[in-house]
Amino acid sequence: MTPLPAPALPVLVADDDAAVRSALRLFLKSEGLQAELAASPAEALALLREREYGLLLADMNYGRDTTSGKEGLTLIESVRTLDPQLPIIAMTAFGSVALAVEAMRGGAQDFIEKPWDNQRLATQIRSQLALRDSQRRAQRLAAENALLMAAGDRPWIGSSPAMQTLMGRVAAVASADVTLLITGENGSGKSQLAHSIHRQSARSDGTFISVNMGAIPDTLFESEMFGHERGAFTDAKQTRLGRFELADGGTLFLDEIGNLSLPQQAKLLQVLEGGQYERLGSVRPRHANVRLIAASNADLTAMVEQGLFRRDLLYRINSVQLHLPPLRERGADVLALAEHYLASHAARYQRPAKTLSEAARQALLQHNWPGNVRELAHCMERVSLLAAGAQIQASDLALSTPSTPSTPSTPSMPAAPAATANAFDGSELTLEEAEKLLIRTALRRHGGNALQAAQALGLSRSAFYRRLEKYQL
Ligand SMILES: Nc1ncnc2c1ncn2[C@@H]1O[C@H](COP(=O)(O)OP(=O)(O)OP(=O)(O)O)[C@@H](O)[C@H]1O
Repeated sequence: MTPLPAPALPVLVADDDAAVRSALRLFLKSEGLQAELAASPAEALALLREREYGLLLADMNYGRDTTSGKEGLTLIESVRTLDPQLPIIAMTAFGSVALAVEAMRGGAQDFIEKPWDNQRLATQIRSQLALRDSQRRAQRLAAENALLMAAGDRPWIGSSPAMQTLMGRVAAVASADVTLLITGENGSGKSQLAHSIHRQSARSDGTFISVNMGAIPDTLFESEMFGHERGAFTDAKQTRLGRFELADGGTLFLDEIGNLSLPQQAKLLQVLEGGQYERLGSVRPRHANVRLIAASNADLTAMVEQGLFRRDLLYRINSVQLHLPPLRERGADVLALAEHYLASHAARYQRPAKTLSEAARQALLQHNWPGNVRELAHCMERVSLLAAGAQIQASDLALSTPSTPSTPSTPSMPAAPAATANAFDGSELTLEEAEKLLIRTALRRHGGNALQAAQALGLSRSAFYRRLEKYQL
């Protein structure tokens, strides 16, 4: 027999006959199930309003002279409005098949005739409970998926003239299968733009695979990008799909492409030129069916002049270049973004949304945001959690640190570390909130460099990335 799904919710028994109720309670107990008893439809409905049940076992006739089953049918109808998915087993008098059919039409999942056969009833209850359990699991999954989709569908905020010009270009090229190079400072939204271009493209049903090119050591480059066959090298215990293969039919986003070493650049160029690649340990060529979007915060043309980036690779990847303006050039977008973050933090932490004082708005407009939208997001999260009043003052923002735009050669230290450190004093952060704050501060201090931030916190790279993922940073 299939075991009962655990933990099983109690079964509600509705019957006007006290002897039937206690017999069913005993029987259910012997089956490992808890029962609650109702002597009338009204009592049953009152109990159902109070808590969740696993199943309803409902008699069809209440009151001595009634055999029509009307009361039972009305009960089923009311239960269906109250809890559309609660399994119901109707109990009918022996031989009243027509009523059983009506009960099933009204929304009961099954029926049993009185006097019932224990074995048969046990089987019916088990299968209904198991079905309900799998439905609940499917619903939970669907809800989680919807959340994930929503997370992937982050709003894109920006109506300043600079952003409108960019979005005009994006609209023109998003659906063409052309290779794109997105340039812009750290945190200006390159990844998010790449993602939304993918969603607007003909490949939106395919996968969007993002690879940080600065994070792959030379020795693992080919295996990461092109995959390997089992046994291709000592540690290759399993066949592994590379990023090109994972992105097949979709978009491959190569973030921080300026961080590729020269040997890695040569290997990438070879694939882009030939349109095919091989898994390590295999001679079978595979067609690279991906749309490539690359991003860089470095001046690749200058890198070409310095001999750090291959000119032919640059030509390959920048068929169309999209430049994201730094946040300080986006005028009032800063305020729209700030308000968006205040509202979403308030919703996430179930606190009332804070507002910005006029002086705070001016401070936001005047700051030069070297860490761009990411810095603004962190700043808004910090003040949502820590600012004392319902209105955020300019001093709460702690934007006094002189700041310089972030470029690879001049890593930035945007936020005020002193203010962040003080923020712990007297504030009641949960462990998770404190951990997030530490990670964000470390990232900010190291100009968004994850490896340095991980080292500063004494975390291994993978432990650090796990936390970034957990907190969706
Ligand atoms: N226009 C925008 N509207 C809303 N949110 C944005 C916008 N631009 C960026 N963001 C948010 O700011 C954060 C940083 O953006 P993103 O990671 O895309 O920047 P990036 O330029 O790729 O950064 P890096 O150079 O460090 O890789 C993300 O949380 C992103 O959702």
